[in-house]
Formats: sequence, C-alpha cells, structure tokens
Amino acid sequence: MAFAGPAKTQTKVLKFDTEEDVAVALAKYTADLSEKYINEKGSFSVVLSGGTLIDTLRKLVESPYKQSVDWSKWLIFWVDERVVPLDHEDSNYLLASRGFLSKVRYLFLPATFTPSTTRNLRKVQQTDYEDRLKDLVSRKILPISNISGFPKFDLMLLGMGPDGHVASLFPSRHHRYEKERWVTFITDSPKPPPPRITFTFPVINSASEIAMVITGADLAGTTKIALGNGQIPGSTPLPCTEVSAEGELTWFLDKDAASKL
Ligand SMILES: O=C1O[C@H](COP(=O)(O)O)[C@@H](O)[C@H](O)[C@H]1O
Repeated sequence: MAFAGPAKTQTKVLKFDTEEDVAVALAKYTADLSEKYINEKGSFSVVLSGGTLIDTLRKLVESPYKQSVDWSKWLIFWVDERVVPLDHEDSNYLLASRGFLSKVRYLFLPATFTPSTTRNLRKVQQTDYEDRLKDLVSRKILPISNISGFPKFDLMLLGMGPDGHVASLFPSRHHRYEKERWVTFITDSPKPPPPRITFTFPVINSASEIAMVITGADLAGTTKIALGNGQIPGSTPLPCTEVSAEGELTWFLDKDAASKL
C-alpha cells in the first residue's frame, strides 16, 4: 500500500508483509523502469549499493525478468566501494558479482573500480572513479542533470545502515557534506573496512529514480526517525534523510522495518 512520505521530493513509501514480498516488488519495479528508460533513451543506468540490497535484488535475476530484461542496454555503477581488492570478501563489487552480475548474460560495467597499489589509495580511487564518470559524460554516455549540474543516473538502489548511513556517507563524518566533488573518500568509516570511496549527495540526489530498500527489525527505529523528523534529539539529521530524487523516491519496507511507523 502506498502513502505520501516527506514532502521534499516525490516520495512513496511501500510496505510489504515479508522480505520476500519486497524482493518480488523490487524486481518488478526495476524491470519496469528498465523497459521505460530503454524505450525512451536506449539505455538504463543503474547504481548498485552493497550490503543486503544485493540479496533483495535476487528476484530480478530469476524468471521472468532474467529473460525479459534487455541486460545489454544496462550500464552498471556502484554508489560506494570499500578500498580493498575486487576479489576481497569486503568488496561491494565482489558481492554484486556473485549475487547479481554472474547470473545474467551480458552487462556493461563502464566504471568499475580499479584497485591500485599506490600509497594514497583512497585518493587515487576517488579520482579514478570520478575521472571515469567524467569521461562517460564527455562521450555522452552519461547525461548531466540540467537542474544540479551533476551526473544523472536513471536509478539508484540504496540500502541504509542502522546508524542511518547510505552509500558510505556516515552520520558523524564530514565527507557527507561534500557539495562539489562527484566522488569522495573516507579513511575512518565507523563500519569496517575503514577506507571507502563513495558518491556524494549531489550525485545521489540528481538521480531520476531512487529506491531505498529497507528490511529487518533492526532498522525499524532508524526507519521511524528517517520518515519522521529525521533526527535523533540533540544530533544532526541522519544521512538517509538527505536522499531525494529528481523524479521519484520510493521506500520499500518489509513489515519488520515498518513496525515502528
Ligand atoms: O557498508 C555499506 O552499508 C550500506 C548498508 O548496508 P546494509 O548491509 O545495512 O544493507 C550499503 O548500502 C553500502 O553500499 C555498503 O557499502
């Protein structure tokens, strides 16, 4: 059932009985958007998160979508990555690779992270990823939002941590306030591993569509705050409350995550 959420963007909050129902609805939502954007512009740019999102996306790589989605028109990006080799257990790339990418026949990964062995690893990866995005913009593969001036992706699929973080933008870390860069880095993430790179809010919020995918009772309190006034008394607003889309923001909640609303 849908009802209006916070007023800052077009927001929908969808509540489902079970996590399985969320997975089914998320697959249909993503497949429908894929068809719409491919019909309109010939491609579909999708930004993945790590964490539980990849498992919740599992229905998308099963029948009927596995066969019906035109994967060859997908452009896949990551909203954040942990600074570890791509085959490391902590890598968001590896997680998506096992749970998603390996299940479909053809996917284009235009901006995969490249691990480097230079000393300032975080900075190098941040710059490298931002440069790759700029190259895609210059080749007209990725558009720029004429509202924000930042790159505009068709769909961002976001998770949320119990502390209200999204991507690798954490409540107590200053890099969440970055307003100029497309990609920033953090060396002391409160959630391991400490070094990470991440899209900034101006990039996240330039997306046409955003799905916030939240399941499990451990996120009920944070979900209540996020969809309420967004703030724990005496602290700064949670990063998840800064998410807004140029088109529509849709929250997918299971009953447990929505239990305190
Ligand atoms: O560390 C991360 O955390 C968030 C949330 O993950 P979850 O396991 O609580 O769903 C994730 O969206 C992000 O990509 C990841 O790097």
